Amino acid sequence: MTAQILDGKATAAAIKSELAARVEALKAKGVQPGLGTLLVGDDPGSRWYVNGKHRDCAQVGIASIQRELPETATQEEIEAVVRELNEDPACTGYIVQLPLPKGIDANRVLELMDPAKDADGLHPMSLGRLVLGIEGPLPCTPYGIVQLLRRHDVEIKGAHVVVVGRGITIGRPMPLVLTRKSENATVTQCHTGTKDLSAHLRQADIIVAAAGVPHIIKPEDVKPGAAVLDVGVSRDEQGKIVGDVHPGVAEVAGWVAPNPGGVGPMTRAQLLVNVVEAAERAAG
Ligand SMILES: Nc1nc2c(c(=O)[nH]1)N[C@@H](CN(C=O)c1ccc(C(=O)N[C@@H](CCC(=O)O)C(=O)O)cc1)CN2
Repeated sequence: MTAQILDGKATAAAIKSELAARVEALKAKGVQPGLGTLLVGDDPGSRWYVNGKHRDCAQVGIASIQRELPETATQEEIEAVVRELNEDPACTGYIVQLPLPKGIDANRVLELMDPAKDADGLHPMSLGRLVLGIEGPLPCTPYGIVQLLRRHDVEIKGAHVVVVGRGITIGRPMPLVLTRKSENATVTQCHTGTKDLSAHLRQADIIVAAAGVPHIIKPEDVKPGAAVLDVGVSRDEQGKIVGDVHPGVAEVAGWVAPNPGGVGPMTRAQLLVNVVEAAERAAG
């Protein structure tokens, strides 16, 4: 078997063209959505992601507000920019690019954000809303994954999903999204403390691999026909991305989200969805 591709680039392009029409409708009502980003430090990967977010904004007609601080920025300096973005009327939603430099309390920074401007769905209030089933912004990568599966007609309802990883942006919120009534999946969450990871993986209809461990998902771990989404980002000596999923998995799986070209572009598209939905809510 050679797996079909869950094409994140094409799906994100379709979502962006739908959003461009919604942004036009907002502008006709006098509402201009604006995405703010705060990048702290010089990590080239983070800079690439943030620049990509602003390129996306330009494509769909969302205004951009770009704020940057050096690697040496203090907690107080970062919090001062967060307060400014909270107050800036041109900024209808924003993100603080993660990870923040060592020594910075990222949770304190996230808590300081105005929850009404949380474009990432990672503010404690947004995550609490998700737990309670109240409408609000959804974490970008988990909901991007749901959209990618839906738009390729991969059945989520009743599926057994194994999530590998428990990080803040993917692993931790992923089960919260998948177990909502609208998705109705059954989820097993695995992490570094899991005994016999392979035994869990072999039960999965869908695997979300977000461990950040190169090629941790091997062909023999995958049930034939399963959907496997590679979200892990490690880099080789040349700086090339190495995902969590071994290339041989494509011979066993029914569906594969490649890395790059799978979930990454969907994360960016979902961020724009959150910005547009927040502006639509504000416009009534
Ligand atoms: N505040 C946040 N920080 C981080 C998040 C997040 O959702 N919010 N997620 C990741 C990084 N990220 C978005 O910020 C992100 C990661 C990957 C991509 C992407 O399009 N990747 C490309 C490949 C890029 C490359 O070659 O390096 C792909 O998969 O095709 C977009 C966004 C951590 N921080």
